[in-house]
Amino acid sequence: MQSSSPCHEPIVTLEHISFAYGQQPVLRDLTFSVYQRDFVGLIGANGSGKTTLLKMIVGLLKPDLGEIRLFGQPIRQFREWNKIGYVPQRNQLNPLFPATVREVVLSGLYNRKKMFKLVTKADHAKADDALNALGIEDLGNRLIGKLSGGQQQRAFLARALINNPQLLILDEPTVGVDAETQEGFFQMIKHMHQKHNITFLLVSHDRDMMKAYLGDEPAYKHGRIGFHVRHSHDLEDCSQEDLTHGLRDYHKQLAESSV
Ligand SMILES: Nc1ncnc2c1ncn2[C@@H]1O[C@H](COP(=O)(O)OP(=O)(O)OP(=O)(O)O)[C@@H](O)[C@H]1O
Repeated sequence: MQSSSPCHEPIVTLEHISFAYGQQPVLRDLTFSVYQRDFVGLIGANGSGKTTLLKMIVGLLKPDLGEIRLFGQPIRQFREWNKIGYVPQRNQLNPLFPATVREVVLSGLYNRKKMFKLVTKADHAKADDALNALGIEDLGNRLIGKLSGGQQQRAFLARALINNPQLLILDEPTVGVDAETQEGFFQMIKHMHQKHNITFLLVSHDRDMMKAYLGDEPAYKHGRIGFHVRHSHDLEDCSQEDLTHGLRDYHKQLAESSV
């Protein structure tokens, strides 16, 4: 099924992963790989361990047993975190949270070592690109806590996109947003998958939307988690595109078609 062409390099490799919170086992001997240009959707009951798995992949939790490799490197040696965009599960954001959308998006540039640095003109240009890509350029100076759920989601996705990542990891990105916004959001990530070679790892409770794109049958099952997988075969070549610029064009087309 998965060939060894350069478009199909393993991006996330999980080998015999086990994890427990104290005495409570969550994952036991999980082995799975996400390949370049896969769209992997995790579907599973509440508490089945989906968020825990994503947190291990982004290094926030450590497996008790097993090995994780990112872009072919053991996670403990991996330093190229700008290749990965992560949008965690959304908690209720305090409406008084004192950051503007632009500041939130710019914070995506601060990597794990450099927590604070001066924001350059080039950084602002990248933030502009990310805001444009998500169609929220007009929200840059608004306080994030005062926006609707759907607008906040776009802002967090823009933050994840600012480094032009190759892998996007999204944990229930459409929770709390209305059906129409949810549909638009899903269309947008499908576009990123098909046209921009982005690899996705997504947790969503929207089974209908997930299965419509990824199929009913999981490619793999672990406990109560189903791994539904679709590979993007639309593009023949493996060239990388500049994601935020491509998406800006996508939003332009959308705007033009709705006039
Ligand atoms: N920090 C924690 N400490 C102890 N137990 C935890 C912690 N986080 C999660 N758990 C437990 O681990 C199990 C897996 O939780 P996890 O959040 O990974 O599930 P999930 O599949 O993402 O669930 P949901 O669909 O509800 O988001 C649950 O039983 C949960 O209660």
